[in-house]
Amino acid sequence: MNVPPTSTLREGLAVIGRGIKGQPRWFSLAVLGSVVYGVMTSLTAAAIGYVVREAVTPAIAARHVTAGQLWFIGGVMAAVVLTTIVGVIGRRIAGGVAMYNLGAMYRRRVTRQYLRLPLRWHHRHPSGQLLSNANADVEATWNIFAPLPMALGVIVMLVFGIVQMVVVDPWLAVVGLTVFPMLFLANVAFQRAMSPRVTRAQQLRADVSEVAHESFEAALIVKSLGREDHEAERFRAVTHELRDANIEVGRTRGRFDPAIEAIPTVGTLAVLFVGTLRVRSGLLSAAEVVQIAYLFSILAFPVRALGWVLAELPRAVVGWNRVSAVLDATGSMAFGDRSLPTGAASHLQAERLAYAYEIEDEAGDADLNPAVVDVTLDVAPGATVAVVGPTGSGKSTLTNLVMRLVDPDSGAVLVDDVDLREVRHGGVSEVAALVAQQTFMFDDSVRGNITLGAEHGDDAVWRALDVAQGTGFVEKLPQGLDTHVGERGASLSGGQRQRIALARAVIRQPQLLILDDATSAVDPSVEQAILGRLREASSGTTVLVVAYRMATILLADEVVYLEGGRVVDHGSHAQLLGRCVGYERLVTAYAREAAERDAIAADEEVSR
Ligand SMILES: Nc1ncnc2c1ncn2[C@@H]1O[C@H](COP(=O)(O)OP(=O)(O)OP(=O)(O)O)[C@@H](O)[C@H]1O
Repeated sequence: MNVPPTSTLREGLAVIGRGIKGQPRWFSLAVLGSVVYGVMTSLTAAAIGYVVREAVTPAIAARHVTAGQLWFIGGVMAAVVLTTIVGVIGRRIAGGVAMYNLGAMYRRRVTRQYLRLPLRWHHRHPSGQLLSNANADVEATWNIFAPLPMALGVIVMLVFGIVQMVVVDPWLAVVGLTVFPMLFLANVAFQRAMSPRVTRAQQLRADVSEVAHESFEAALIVKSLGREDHEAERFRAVTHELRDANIEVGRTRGRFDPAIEAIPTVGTLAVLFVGTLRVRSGLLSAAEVVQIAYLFSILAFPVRALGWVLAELPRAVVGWNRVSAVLDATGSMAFGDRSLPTGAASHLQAERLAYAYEIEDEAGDADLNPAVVDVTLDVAPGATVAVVGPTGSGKSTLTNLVMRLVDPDSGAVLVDDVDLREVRHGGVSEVAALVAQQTFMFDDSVRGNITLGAEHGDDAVWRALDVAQGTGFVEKLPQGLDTHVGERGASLSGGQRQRIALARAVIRQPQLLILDDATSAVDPSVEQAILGRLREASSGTTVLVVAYRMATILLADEVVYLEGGRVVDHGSHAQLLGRCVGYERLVTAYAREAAERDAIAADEEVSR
């Protein structure tokens, strides 16, 4: 029964096969329940025929019902109905467990894969799309397991039904053999009509999720720039498209449903017509006709399950293709088995590092954007080196390379003479910590955000906060360390979030600390205090700091000046000032900005 295009059917069956392999026990139990249901439903017709023959017809003939006859009718029917109920419950529970287990299993796999895939892959995949992969697409893939056990049970019912008809009367069997293929053909037409519509609705569901995620993420920009109407319109357009697609799916279903459900009813009429003629000729009993007519009427509903499975196939295939694109994504990082030395500040070296981002050019073709070009660095153990450069000069990319969040296209990063690519999984973060430009807070307590689930006593947390100049504000929070910071730290200021992020790194006592503009939201005097404390507390720490302020730069032992991804010069601040024009211009601008800020602050102080 090739309903959707052959490839969809083949791919759909492969998805089903994968699901069965994932949940063999629960699925078998669901099918068993369904077979019990199928057999018992077909036997209901036989049972009705039996009680009509054995009890109802004699009672009508005698114009009297005995208690024994009533018990007999009730007993036979109760036994059949109870076994059918057990089958239905078994099918529903086991089928549901199989379906939800598959959903949970693949959600976990997708999320684990997200965490495993390198930053390079994430750069190319928007988070709205990832959300819909882990949610709507996984659901779409495994929803087919809801009607599947029932559909398999229906096949058993149909075979049983036809056997019963053949046994009872060949002419009634002819009616059955005409009506059942008609049912299949009607389902074929139904699926043909449904396939493209369901596929489109599924794709639109993912689109809605992507647009919604983007809108929510950009809430601040949208509000502050007064773009609410534009954003609402963008969302309206895509949700209306989804609505129309779903209505179209419903309309198609609505057109076919009455026709498909009418076929068994027409079959019942045909059975009654043929059956009456046969009874009149004395070739058939009334009980046999009732039995077959009833068989038709009870088949009407379950036969639809076959249609539902076929209707779900295209959606399952679309969902699976999107999920497997994530699961099969390559490019994961290879790890070695070496550990980095511990116990002393790290020696950081970068040798001729190069890294380019993959981007799409205007024509949509793949292109490369070189962000770091031929960068060589040598940071002595315990030293503080400031990386300075204009915007887009590759500073953040360099920090990502040094943390091994991405691997260089060429060159190497060495920590204590060990190439980071040879370090075992998780080995780099045991020694090094990065505080990134954008701080992320979990919806957890202050303590949870600092320890991130690792075992640290409160003393250690307070010490880390002390270095990060965060003790004062945390003490004033209503529940101190236990205060919940809200989603993304919404209840904290930018500077407070940065201090918690710093404490999160400091508590790990890193031997290599990388700060990427990690103090931009705290005022300069606090920043200076933080860096001073880091220096004091960090004789055992090598610090690489992306610096945007004079105060930060002045605290460094050495400055590396980047432009266009290349190291233009390096040396002390004083040396660079004298010989590097780009550097001089940049730090002069920083100094001017700082002076203006100070003047404004002084003005405000006077006017208060
Ligand atoms: N995910 C990305 N995909 C493509 N190009 C990127 C990506 N991230 C950064 N780039 C590009 O790489 C170059 C270096 O970016 P990077 O963020 O490292 O600079 P930066 O010096 O840290 O800048 P800033 O001071 O503004 O933070 C820039 O040209 C930038 O456009």
